[in-house]
Amino acid sequence: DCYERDGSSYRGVMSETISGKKCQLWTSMEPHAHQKTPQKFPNADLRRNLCRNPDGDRAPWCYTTDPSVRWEYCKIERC
Ligand SMILES: O=S(=O)(Nc1cnn(C2CCNCC2)c1)c1cc(Cl)ccc1F
Repeated sequence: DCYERDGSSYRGVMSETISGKKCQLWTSMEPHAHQKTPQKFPNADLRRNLCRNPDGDRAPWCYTTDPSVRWEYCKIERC
């Protein structure tokens, strides 16, 4: 599927970034410690390791499981 506007309302199940990396769980601090937790952003649907846009960026993104890449946009096209 696709995301509308900035993807802040995207609720699809993509969990892979544009470079093919898997997304880190939003509840995990490994390999990237971070501040975008489900507790702090209860309305952003930060479930499992799904691509989301909790911080008003231009598209859905996620922290990646690659220790050398903190975050990346996801492999979803804009509607
Ligand atoms: O390191 S973080 O926990 N997460 C983080 C870092 N960069 N990003 C980008 C994610 C995509 N949108 C632009 C910021 C998120 C983080 C750092 C700071 Cl200084 C502020 C908020 C925050 F959470």
